[in-house]
Parts: sequence; structure tokens; C-alpha cells
Amino acid sequence: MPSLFDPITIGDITLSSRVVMAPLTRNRSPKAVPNTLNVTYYEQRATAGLIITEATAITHQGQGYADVPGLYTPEALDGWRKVTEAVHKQGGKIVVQMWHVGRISHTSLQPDGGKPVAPSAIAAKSKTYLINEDGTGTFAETSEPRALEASEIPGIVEDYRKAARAAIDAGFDGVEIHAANGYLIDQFLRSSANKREDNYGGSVENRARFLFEVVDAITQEIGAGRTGIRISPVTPANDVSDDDPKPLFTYVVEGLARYGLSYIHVIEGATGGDRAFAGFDYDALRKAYEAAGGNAAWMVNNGYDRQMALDAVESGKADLVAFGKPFIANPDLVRRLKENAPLNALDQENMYGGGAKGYTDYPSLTQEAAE
Ligand SMILES: C=C(C(=O)O)c1ccccc1
Repeated sequence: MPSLFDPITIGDITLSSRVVMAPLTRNRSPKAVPNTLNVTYYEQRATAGLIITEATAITHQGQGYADVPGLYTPEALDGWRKVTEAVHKQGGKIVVQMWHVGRISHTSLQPDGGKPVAPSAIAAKSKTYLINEDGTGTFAETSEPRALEASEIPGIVEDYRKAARAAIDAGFDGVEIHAANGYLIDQFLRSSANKREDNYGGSVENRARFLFEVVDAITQEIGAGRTGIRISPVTPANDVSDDDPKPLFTYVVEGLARYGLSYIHVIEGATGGDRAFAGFDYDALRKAYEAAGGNAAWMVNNGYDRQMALDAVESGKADLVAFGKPFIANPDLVRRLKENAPLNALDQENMYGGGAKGYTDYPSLTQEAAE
């Protein structure tokens, strides 16, 4: 019977445990360039079985929030190289989450102040994070997007391919394709955001076309064994919904089964909220994936506590469990879970933006004992 703390090999990547640091946006990389504070933050958390970085924009057009990192300038890639070197030096493994926000952006963040892009010109009832002139952060309504021309889509697929190559060259052990939480790929998937009448819209097959073009490009470039993907079948995050999620995501996972990916990362329920939202059957989804020949590790996320995580792995429901906020407040989360030690409280005031406070100042058990 597997344990949460057993090693596991997921595709081409061997992990020291099944405890995963989930992607967490922190808005602490001005100019989209990872800095020394970011190096410290990830280095502190290197005992995770796997670190998935915060969502990282594949291009300027894919940028949707202030001070999130990118994968599209030499400076950013140099910054990430320092992060991967530091994590590897501690014996950790790290993949980068590749992100295109689509309509979840603001004209002030877009190239030449233009409109964000999306499958259809439908504004999300959502907010993004901007930095004011005085350096303070603020949440603002997302801007109305423009619908992508079909002729633009191959260029975005190529952006994903280039970013995946850049990620491996920057020392990452692999990439996670961000296909969740109402961002661009998810906007194409969901019927509420995709009203296209060409072969990227309408049927399930058409709405999933962009996703598979991205998966094709990335796996051909860096190999399926270094490629994971995150999906969120029913989350309402960023104002997305679908008329019928079950056939849509059954089709998606049956398609993913043919690649031999490293892992499938599934957000259960409403992201950061109700796990039972919309009453989706995640066990059936995994069964459909495996019935189609899928053999990637199955990673679950959203509100797992220690016991739920232990049970999920020991029962075979999941191979890996991704923890978000617990990893913010506990750099040594794996040790704390192993020892069933108390967890640090989360500094809610300093989740997004700012500096070391609420970012790199959380104590580890070793530091607490020394005090
Ligand atoms: C990348 C995010 C996601 O996947 O939800 C995100 C972005 C901003 C704040 C929190 C989370």
C-alpha cells in the first residue's frame, strides 16, 4: 500500500515523495523577472516531492497580472536558472507552470496597451492584480477581450512550444500546462467563454482542439515524460462554466491518455473553495482516463488536509497530492506532515505582492526549535 511519503517516478521525473507544492501566484517578480527573493522562496521549499512554480506567462500577451514571472525574456530565463539551480542543489525537483491568461488580463498589462485575447469577445466577470504608481497593489476589473483570429492560433501554439524548450534549457525538470481556472486553454474548453463558429468552437472536439494542439507541440518538443497538465473540470474560477462538464472532460482525458504524460493534475471542485461544487465524479474521470490507456500519475488538489492526503494515496485514489496555502506558510511541509507537527498560520495580508513578509519569513521546525 503506497504512502504519501514514498518516492515515485512520474514519467521522466523521480520524486522523493508524493507531496507536491501546488502553483501559487505571489506577484513578487517585477518586470516578469524572477529575483533573488524568489530563489530563496523556492529553495526553502525544495523538500517538496515536486515544486510546481507559480503560473508563468509564456509571452507578454499571456501576462495577466502585475509582477508575475514570465518565460519569454533572457532576463527571466536567467532568473529561473538561479531558481532551478538552488532547488536542485537542495535535492528538489521543480517544474514550471506554463500560463496564457487569455481574457483574464488588463489593457495596461498587454503589448501596446491592446485588448487581451480570447476565443470570443466575452468579458469575464473577474478581476486582475495591478501595481499602482506608488507601488501599492490593487485588484481591477479584467478588460474586454478581442476574439482571436483562427490564423493567430498556430502562433500561440508555437509560443507554448518555445516556452517549453526555454523551460528545459533553464533547468526545469519539466512543465505543467495550465489548462485550468478559466485561463486561455480553459476558455476554449468551456461553453460559456467559447462561442466560436469555426473548428475551434461548438462541439466538444472543436473546443478541445486548441488544448491538444498545445499538448502536441510541447510533448514533441520536450517529451511527454516531462509534461504534466492541470485541469479544473467544474471550477467557476474567472467566470467560466460549461453546459455539460462530464462529456467534455471525459473527452479531454481520453485524448490525454494517448500521450504518456508525466501527470494529470486535477482541481476538485471550486478552486480554493467548495470541493463538492457541481458534484463532479473525479473517480469516474480517472477511470475513463485509464480505460483509454492513460498511465500518467494522478495528482489531486484543493483543500486536502493531512489525513485526506494520507487516505487518498493509501487508498489508490491518487498518486500525488498538491498543497497550496499550506506550502506558503510551511516551507518544511513534508516534515510537518510526516511528524504530524503543527502548521504555521497563513499571513493572509501578504499573499499577493510585497516582499519577504509573508513570503520567505515563515519559520521551519528547525528554526522554531532553535529559538
Ligand atoms: C494562476 C492562478 C490560478 O491558476 O488560479 C492565480 C492567479 C492569481 C491569483 C491566484 C491564482
